[in-house]
Amino acid sequence: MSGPAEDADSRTDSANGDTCVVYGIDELVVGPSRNESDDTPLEIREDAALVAVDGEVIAVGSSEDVTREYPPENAETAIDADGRAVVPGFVDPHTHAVFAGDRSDEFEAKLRGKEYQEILAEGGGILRTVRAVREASDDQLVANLTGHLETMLAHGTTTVEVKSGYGLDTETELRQLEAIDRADAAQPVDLVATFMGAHAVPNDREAEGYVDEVVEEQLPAIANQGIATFCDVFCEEGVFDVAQSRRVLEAGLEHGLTPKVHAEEFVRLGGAELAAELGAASADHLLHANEDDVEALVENGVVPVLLPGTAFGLGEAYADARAFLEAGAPVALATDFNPNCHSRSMEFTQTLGAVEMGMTPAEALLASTHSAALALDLEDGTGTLREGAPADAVVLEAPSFAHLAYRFDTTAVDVVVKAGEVVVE
Ligand SMILES: N=CN[C@@H](CCC(=O)O)C(=O)O
Ligand SMILES: [Zn+2]
Repeated sequence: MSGPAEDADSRTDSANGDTCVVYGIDELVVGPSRNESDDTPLEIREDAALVAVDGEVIAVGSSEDVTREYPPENAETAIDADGRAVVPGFVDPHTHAVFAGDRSDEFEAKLRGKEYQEILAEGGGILRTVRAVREASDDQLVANLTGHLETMLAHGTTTVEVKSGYGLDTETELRQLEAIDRADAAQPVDLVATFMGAHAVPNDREAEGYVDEVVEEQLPAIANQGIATFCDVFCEEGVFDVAQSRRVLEAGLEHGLTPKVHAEEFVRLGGAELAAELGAASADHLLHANEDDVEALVENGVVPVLLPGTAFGLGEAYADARAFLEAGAPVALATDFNPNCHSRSMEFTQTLGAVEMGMTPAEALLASTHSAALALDLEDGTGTLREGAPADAVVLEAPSFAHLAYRFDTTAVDVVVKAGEVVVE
């Protein structure tokens, strides 16, 4: 058993703060494998238990040792996993979850053959959601986001990145970020905010002039507000070219915002190379990335965030996850939840990663936990269940993590623990 366990006496009583003990775990996924020679990317303990105090994992070990030292009956929270698997809470590192309105009719148009970019060029798509968000009240935005987070949590997601980008003016971008901040405080899922004023060019504007506004007006206001951690841009043909994307991201850096890039989604334009050049936290989508992009991202430590739900919903070819994995990249998966990709489930995302992108269930789980945390620069152990990590855990209603990718009906999640407290059961 590892952790601060020097004597054989029961420690639960003497521990400071609330104690949570999860025991009787047949298969505990602790985090990424620490041995390169392992034939699995995950470190797994069998017949295990874990203890958290004040929301932080303090011990992981055999169920017998842990329960002797930390008797479940003395703990504020005790969960008998009863032979089931326990995995780290999922991290969803790419969503556009704060929005209003309904675009289900666009889904039908796309099924009839209409292109995503055609809809955007006609003032629909992102621009339609922008109109709905500008009209929505602050409370409505918070309520919509909070509702989506409840669904995500029920599917095991305990940390979520949320982008602005449906405001496209200073006031509404600030309002979206404020809604993210309020929703963060109102419910258990931890949120990471990204400013994405460069998500689309507003109807009545030219890209160049709009980039001036993002750089000169929006970014200073967003930095002053202090909610966003990252600055993202849609680097895409017909949206923002590489030079415009560079201007936005460099200005973001000057304001202390770390870059992220929507790169190579519909065409290969150079967003991945830009992400590599600027040392972005992640480059996302990457459906059209080539070998040079893979190499550039790996060499510069940029996390590739792959979004199979988007390819699934649009009927597009998937990103080449295997090329990234074979190059040694810490591939992350995300839902990309937005009105064009209505999935809030990191479980279904793992299924798509396995079935459509050739990832093993273990690779898909790592991509949904520790690697996803890397895409958000979270270095406090988020996405693992090692000592010192946040005690964010999911008890499955199955004996193995393999059921996450394997099942695609409802959910394999039984109990969700966030910061050492049961939040879904
Ligand atoms: N591709 C750009 N942005 C989003 C879609 C947003 C929308 O269509 O509302 C994405 O990442 O998939
Ligand atoms: Zn996106």
